[in-house]
Amino acid sequence: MPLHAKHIGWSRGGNLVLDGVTVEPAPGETMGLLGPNGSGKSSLLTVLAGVEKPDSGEVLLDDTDIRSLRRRQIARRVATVEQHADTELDVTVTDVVRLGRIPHRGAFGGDEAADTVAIERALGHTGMLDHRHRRWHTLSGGERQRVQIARALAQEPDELLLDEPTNHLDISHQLELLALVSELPMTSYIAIHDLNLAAMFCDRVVVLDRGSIVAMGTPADVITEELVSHVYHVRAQVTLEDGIPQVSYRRAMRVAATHHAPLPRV
Ligand SMILES: Nc1ncnc2c1ncn2[C@@H]1O[C@H](COP(=O)(O)OP(=O)(O)OP(=O)(O)O)[C@@H](O)[C@H]1O
Repeated sequence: MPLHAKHIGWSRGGNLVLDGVTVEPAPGETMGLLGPNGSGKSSLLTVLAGVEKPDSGEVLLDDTDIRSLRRRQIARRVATVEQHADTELDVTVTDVVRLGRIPHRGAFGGDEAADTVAIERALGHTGMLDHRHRRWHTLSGGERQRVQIARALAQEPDELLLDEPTNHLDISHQLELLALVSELPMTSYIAIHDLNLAAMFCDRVVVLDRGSIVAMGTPADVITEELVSHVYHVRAQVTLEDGIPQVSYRRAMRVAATHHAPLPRV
């Protein structure tokens, strides 16, 4: 069973940030995390990564509560790409991607040949091979994002946690990256704002609203005009193209937040 969350409750600053959240992807599934700003997507990813401990419920990896696993055991299986990864150090692209190999090092060092293969493959997957000697601080925002994804792939995880991985990328690289993630054999959780991209590349999506799951299922089942109106308070037209929902937003037609009662949680 892949990394999954059961009945997670988590409070911060007196607010219930995650309220009874259960997410159970199938092996290899690409699971989109949707929802407005502040709905709990990043919080769920940090709890899934074992960085934050839930107040209630549990995160399970191979049916083991990750609280009982050591950091290195988790890092060999789970790779995370955060929204704003940065470094002040004067390092090259390859140096950053090599960080992904740290969990695989034993007390007597690592396997140099395996490290090189994993690093090259990750740079190739993200189109960064030609940039491998470039210094981190000379890269554009989108190039940095691709390097962070290469670092996560070099970790050779079974589970990938991505927090808005496409927010700095041009449309061509957004499509390329999401196609790559959806085709990789690992189970992926992707927090993403773009409903059309989520519809194209996620096997299933979870919609969070104020810390609770209000919808979960295939994009075609979940991404509907009613959902966009209820959760985002925006009018949109949703059509199905080859079974994939396509959302067109209506300009200046914001639905009053009071117009609808909140969706019940699922
Ligand atoms: N450490 C914290 N202390 C206080 N509040 C927190 C903390 N971490 C998260 N929150 C609050 O929890 C809520 C969920 O935040 P989170 O970052 O998970 O949302 P999100 O869905 O990822 O939002 P966005 O789309 O803006 O990235 C927000 O209201 C946020 O202010």
